Amino acid sequence: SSVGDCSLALAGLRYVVSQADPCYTRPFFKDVESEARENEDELSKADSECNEGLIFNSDKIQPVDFEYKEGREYILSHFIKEGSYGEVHSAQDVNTGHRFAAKKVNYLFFSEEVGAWSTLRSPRITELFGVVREGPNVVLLMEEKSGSLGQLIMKRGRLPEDLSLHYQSQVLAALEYLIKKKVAHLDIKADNVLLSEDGRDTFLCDFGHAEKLDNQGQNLKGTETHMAPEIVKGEHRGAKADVWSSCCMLLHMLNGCQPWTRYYTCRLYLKIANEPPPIGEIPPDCSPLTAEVLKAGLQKDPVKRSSASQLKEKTDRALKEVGGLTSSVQGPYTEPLYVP
Ligand SMILES: Oc1ccc(F)cc1Nc1nc(-c2ccncc2)cs1
Repeated sequence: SSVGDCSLALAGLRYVVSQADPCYTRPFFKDVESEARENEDELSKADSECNEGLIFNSDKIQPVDFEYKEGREYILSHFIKEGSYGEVHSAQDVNTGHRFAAKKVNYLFFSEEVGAWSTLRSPRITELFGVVREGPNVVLLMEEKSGSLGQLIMKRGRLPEDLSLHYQSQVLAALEYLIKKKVAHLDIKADNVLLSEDGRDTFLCDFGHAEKLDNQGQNLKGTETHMAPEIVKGEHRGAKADVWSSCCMLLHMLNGCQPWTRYYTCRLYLKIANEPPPIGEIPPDCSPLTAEVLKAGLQKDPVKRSSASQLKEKTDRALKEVGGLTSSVQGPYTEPLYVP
């Protein structure tokens, strides 16, 4: 179908594009993208009434007369944060009243995120409600959560060891699931781990840097301080990179600051590639098994590095050794070991 005359009947998962067979998810989006690349001008005058999209969870997000537009079927409210490739706002569906988070990205940057995320169903991963095109942009709609682990660390400085291990274990459970689904997240960090109201459950979000593991992308993605050596060296990327990043996140929780930042202000790629792993940043007051978790997850050679499952077992043992989760989520501010 040509970009110009796309008219989509949004009915749950199915929609029909003019001149095309009842369509599928990815190839259709691919067509739009590749066609857009060919005739940029066609897209640049992107007819604003073009509002095709895909709704995965229609009891929360309800198109009206096959359309779902900002300011009509849903209202944007406050800005939440800068997500990958776009701003995240809180939003509300006018008909259902359901609140959700909405990230507006340029159409060139959405298909990997939707492709990787839309196949995922896990209690440890935020649900993607749908994706809707609005002119030259695409809006990703996700269930909203009360806040992120990044915000909790900002508020509390260092987190208690038991709470840090509890969160680490849940993120590793998410990684175990991602490996089964052959998806690498590639931007594991506290800002992309959302918390339940009571702060006891975590939900991984933002698959803007995610990749299907069968095609090994080479371009560098993710947040520098959490990048695994093989990623900065552009080597074969895979699930083990997420394990490394989860241990950088564990250091962030335990120390109240991200690894490497206390020693380096320059671009970290070379440091991460050439320096030993940041096991010198393991806090002296943590239990031996917690140190074990970090040493096993911060092996520079991905082959030697623990898998998510192996590291989850070690994390659960460390949590047991410190007496299980007894700390409350909200608590006193503890000065970070190093204030960047
Ligand atoms: O990749 C996305 C696709 C759709 C979205 F709506 C959001 C994101 N990305 C992020 N959302 C958040 C966040 C959301 C809600 N509350 C606190 C933080 C942090 S990163």
